[in-house]
Amino acid sequence: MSCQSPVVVALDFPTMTQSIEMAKRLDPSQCRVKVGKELFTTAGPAILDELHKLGFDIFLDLKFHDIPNTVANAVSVAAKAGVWMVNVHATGGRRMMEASANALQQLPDHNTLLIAVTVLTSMDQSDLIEIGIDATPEQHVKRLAALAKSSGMDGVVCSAQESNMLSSNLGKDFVLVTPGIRPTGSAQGDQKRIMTPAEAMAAGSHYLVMGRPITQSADPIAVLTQVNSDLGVIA
Ligand SMILES: O=c1ccn([C@@H]2O[C@H](COP(=O)(O)O)[C@@H](O)[C@H]2O)c(=O)[nH]1
Repeated sequence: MSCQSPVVVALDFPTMTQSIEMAKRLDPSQCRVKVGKELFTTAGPAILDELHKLGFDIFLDLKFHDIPNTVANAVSVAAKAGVWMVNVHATGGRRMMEASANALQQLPDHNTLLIAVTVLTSMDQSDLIEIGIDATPEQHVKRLAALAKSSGMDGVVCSAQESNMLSSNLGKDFVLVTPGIRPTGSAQGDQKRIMTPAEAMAAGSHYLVMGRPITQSADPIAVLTQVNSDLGVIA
């Protein structure tokens, strides 16, 4: 089913049952879904089959970060499972990203997007300083995104605060996946580099990852419908 919306709903739940209950309330023409570490750890690959049966495009957000051979093989397994998007950490370096991109090229007819995480949206400058990075988040994202592009990635995970800069530097086709999306008035939680859905799209984001503002709301469908409506996505 083709999805017109840029919204990717993060199904961050502790059980398969809860995530499937939420997915059944969602419509695959109105959003994609993201399976992250919590859900995948509890449910395993079976969750991918269940969400595919419901018609969803799946972003498998496991942020692989290991030696090139290990990550390339994991990316290959994810693509064979039919996920729409999978990601690795850009800080794994060029050889790890190139090995992953090459592994996908070996697969006949694969169309999985391969994305690299730059700087987590939960981090700000003080967090970077503590891990020995003497750069602003924007400077570090810029460097990692350029490395990701030249290593064969289809795009990056970044904050929407960096989307405008990356779109100008790396081109509008380089896919920008942006978590840390907060509609006006919603709780920031542990996110540091945030933007509203409309601001993020105006800045050049391609996909907006939204978890708690939708899944922890009293009326998740109303929130998603409002975001899509504000973005001009026709139901
Ligand atoms: O830099 C990153 C990379 C991934 N995430 C993931 O996105 C969602 C965001 O959930 P919210 O509840 O909307 O904060 C979550 O699954 C993270 O693991 C991210 O936030 N930042």
